[in-house]
Formats: sequence, structure tokens, C-alpha cells
Amino acid sequence: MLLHEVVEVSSRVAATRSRNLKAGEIAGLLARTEPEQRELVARYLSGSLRQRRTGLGWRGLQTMPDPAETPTLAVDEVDRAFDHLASLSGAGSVAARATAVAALFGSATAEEQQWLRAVALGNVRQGALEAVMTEGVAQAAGVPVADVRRAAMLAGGATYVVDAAFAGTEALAAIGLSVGRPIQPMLASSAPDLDAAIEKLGSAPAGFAVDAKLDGIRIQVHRSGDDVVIATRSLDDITARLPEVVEVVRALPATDLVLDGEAIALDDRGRPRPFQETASRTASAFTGEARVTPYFFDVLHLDGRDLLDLPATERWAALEALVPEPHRVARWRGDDPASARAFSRQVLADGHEGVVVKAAGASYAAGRRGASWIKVKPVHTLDLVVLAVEWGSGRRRGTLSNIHLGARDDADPEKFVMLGKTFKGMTDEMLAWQTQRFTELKTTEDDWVVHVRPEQVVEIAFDAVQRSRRYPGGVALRFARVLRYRDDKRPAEVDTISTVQSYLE
Ligand SMILES: Nc1ncnc2c1ncn2[C@@H]1O[C@H](COP(=O)(O)OP(=O)(O)OP(=O)(O)O)[C@@H](O)[C@H]1O
Repeated sequence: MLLHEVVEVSSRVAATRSRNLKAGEIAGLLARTEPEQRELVARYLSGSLRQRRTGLGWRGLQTMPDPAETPTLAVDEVDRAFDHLASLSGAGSVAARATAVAALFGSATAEEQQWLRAVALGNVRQGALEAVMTEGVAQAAGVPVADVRRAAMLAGGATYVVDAAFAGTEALAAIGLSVGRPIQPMLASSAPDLDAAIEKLGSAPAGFAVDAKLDGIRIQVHRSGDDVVIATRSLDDITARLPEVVEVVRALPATDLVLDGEAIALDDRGRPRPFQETASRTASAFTGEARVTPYFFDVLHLDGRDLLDLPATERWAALEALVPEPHRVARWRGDDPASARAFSRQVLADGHEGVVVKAAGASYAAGRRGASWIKVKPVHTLDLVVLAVEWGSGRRRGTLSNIHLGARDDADPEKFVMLGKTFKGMTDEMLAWQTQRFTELKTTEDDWVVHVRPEQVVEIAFDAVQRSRRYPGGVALRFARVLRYRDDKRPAEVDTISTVQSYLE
């Protein structure tokens, strides 16, 4: 398969708003791909490489060699070139990398160069969304989409189950949780307060739990013997960054296990430190010193047994038997709302960001945002995307400071509606980071506003949503401030304009 075809299909997928057409384009290409290249082509269509690291940064890709006139690059050649790039290290690697980049990009047409550059930097806008990819794979292989979806959640994404889908429904059904391979984490829906959350659970006969919601980073930990793998919410491998978590997990009395939890930096008295300190240990751009502590809230596999489909009460009992209390999330269990409320107040008094209410009878729904986990946070927050940023003045001269915020259009996941701006809540470290990040994402610049590709997700706290004629969504945020940049979320996952409007008083 020529790269050219993948690039063409990617741009057609990006150009249409229709989910059916997108899935149809993907299905069409996969159906005409050689079997041994299908998985790779699916990866490329989703905007990612097979190689987790390439050693390439935007500086090394700033200038491009003259493009080729006609497309001749094949996808397996591209894959081999990235394998080679990923293998370069040590003395002489800078020169070797430049040579390899020149060879690869010099054989690409202008359009292919653009795509290769974006994919190498993790910036492909037209990367097919997981849901569309799932549909495309199902269509191409002629199997039910639900079967592909289930397998994809357990395998870490639809692109990993392409071969199984083409082998048929039995091969898909045989895909289970495999220790060492992260699965899509279960997500929570939200409710404005505890009573609403309990009501949303419905008449759950088995009762419910209220967990402290720790404001750290999600960790999924796999252990097989002494081998430990730690993955983030977006399934990135951060094992090497968290040796103290590896140590805790190695000490547990089991051989094989998969745990779900949160890692967080705490102060001497056990209260959460500001989120930035946890982030400074886990985000690639920072090198923080703070020690983090793992707190687990679920166990998905234990010594040869998958626990995903068991009711939560049984998984919680297994967790209690396995993980000592200092490494478990504070949890209340029962069915009395008054006592749940008292626990929830205590959690907030201890400095945590909220609670997660969980149905006791529910299985672990990998990759789903369902009604079995419901989060309640007293501070309103939204995940939004940065659309543009303004050069700062005074003390902030020379930095990109005031960010323009966008919510997602309800109908079109690639369109964003401007909601307002904020320059509040940014630490000096964040300002330095965002100045570089938004320079990389720049599309155009006028006077003092730098417009950027809408790719960076930011979590914003606010006091209220007001009606406003100033912005196209008809609403504006009151006292919006930056809580953090979120590298574990994609723009297609940010809050929609109707979610923002639902906060109108
Ligand atoms: N006890 C807990 N149980 C489940 N999730 C928890 C718990 N404590 C903290 N969390 C965090 O809360 C998140 C659950 O909310 P959700 O599924 O909506 O993810 P999110 O979009 O990352 O949410 P948020 O931005 O509120 O952290 C988890 O991803 C996890 O990182």
C-alpha cells in the first residue's frame, strides 16, 4: 500500500462531517489493503505511529528537503524508517537522525511530507476518532461493530484488533484482558451533588460506594512477576517515571495483577499538594521532584483470573484483601444517604477535589462513561480547547499569555465555539511551557494574537456561566482560570457548548 493512498483517505475523512462517510472511507481503504499491512494502515489512519518514540522533535522537522514529484513511498517503508529513527541513540545519533529524516522526507511528496511531519509530532488533526475507526474496521471486516468495540476496549484501541476482526467474531471474542497490555479505563459521568448522583444510580439493590476523588493522575498498573507496567488514562507508558509506584506494586502478595488507581503528591500531613506537583512527575515536559503515592480503587485481574465482569462489591473485596489500606482510596460503602453525605463532607474537608459514587453491582465497563460511576465536584470545571493566545504585556512580555477558549460544537467534533479568554491561574512554569507549545501549534498571527491549531486541551475552573452577546455561543465564563493543561485528553473529548450552556443559572 502506498502512503499516498493513506494520506488521501485521511484528508477525505477530515473533510467530511458525516460519521458514516468517514467510516466508509476507512472501511474502503482497509478492505483493499494487503492483510499484513492492515494494522499499520489503521494506525496511520488514526494519526499515530507504531513506534511510541521516534526521537524526532519539531526543531528537527522545521526545514524540509525538496519534496518528490510523484508518490512512491510505501507504508512498510515508512514503518521501517521510523523503526530505524527510534533505534538511534548515543554518540553520532544527531547526525544519523538528520540523514534518516532527509532520506524519508526527501522521498515524500509535499502532501506526504506534511502528513509525516504531523504524525511524527503527534499532531495529526484528521486522525480518525476511535468511534469512527471502530465502525470502519467492523464494516471492512463484515463483523458486528459491538464485537469490535468490546475487543478494542480490552486491547487498548480499535487499531489493535484489525487482524482479529478480519479473522471473524470468534477471534474478536477471544480477545480478553492481557496482563501487560493496558485497557481503556472506565470513566465517570457527573452529577451536581451527592443526592443527584445517588438518584442517578437508580434503585441499585446492592447499595453503593462513595470514593474520595483524588486530584492526581490516573494510573493503570499491570504486574506479571517482577515486571510492572504503568499506563496513563490515555494508555501512555509512564513506568520509568514512577519508580516509587513500581516498588509499592512489587511488594503486593500476588504474581499477576491489574490495578486501577490514582497517583498523587501529598504533603507531610497527607493532604494533596497542588496538582502541578503530581503533573511535574508524569508529564514529559517537566522534571519534578515531588514524590507521588499510589492509591488504588479497583482490581481487574488477579493471579490468572479476570475480574472485570464481576459485580463491583467482589472486586472491592479482592482489592481490600490484596492492597494495604495506606494504598487504597478512602471508600465508604453502604446504602444510607445521610451517612454517605457525612463521608463526602469529610473527604472535601481533607482537601480532595470531590467524590466518585459507584454502583456496587456494576461490572468494570472498560472505555465507557456510564452511570455506574458518577463524579461530584464542588468546583465547576470544563475541559476546553485553546483556539488562540495573546502575547503578554508588563511582567508577561515575551510570553504567550491570554488563552482563547473553545467548547466543542455538539454536531461536529472538529468544530469549536469560542467562549472567552483567560490569563489567570498560570504558574511561571506553565507560561514558559505554553509559550513554546503554542508557538509549535501556530497557524497565523495578527497584531498580538497567535492563532493555533485547536489541539491543546485545558481544564478550566469557573464560578458561573453567564449569557453574553460577545461570543458566538451566547455564553461566557465568569472568573475562568486555568487549572491545568491536559495531555491525556484529545480535542474531540472536550466539553460541548450545550454542556456549557447547561450551567446557565
Ligand atoms: N476514587 C476514584 N475512582 C475513580 N476515578 C477517580 C477516583 N479518584 C480520582 N479519580 C479520577 O477521576 C477520573 C474520573 O472522572 P472521568 O472518568 O470523568 O475522567 P476525567 O475526564 O479525566 O475527569 P476529571 O477531569 O474530573 O479528572 C478518573 O479518570 C480518575 O483519574
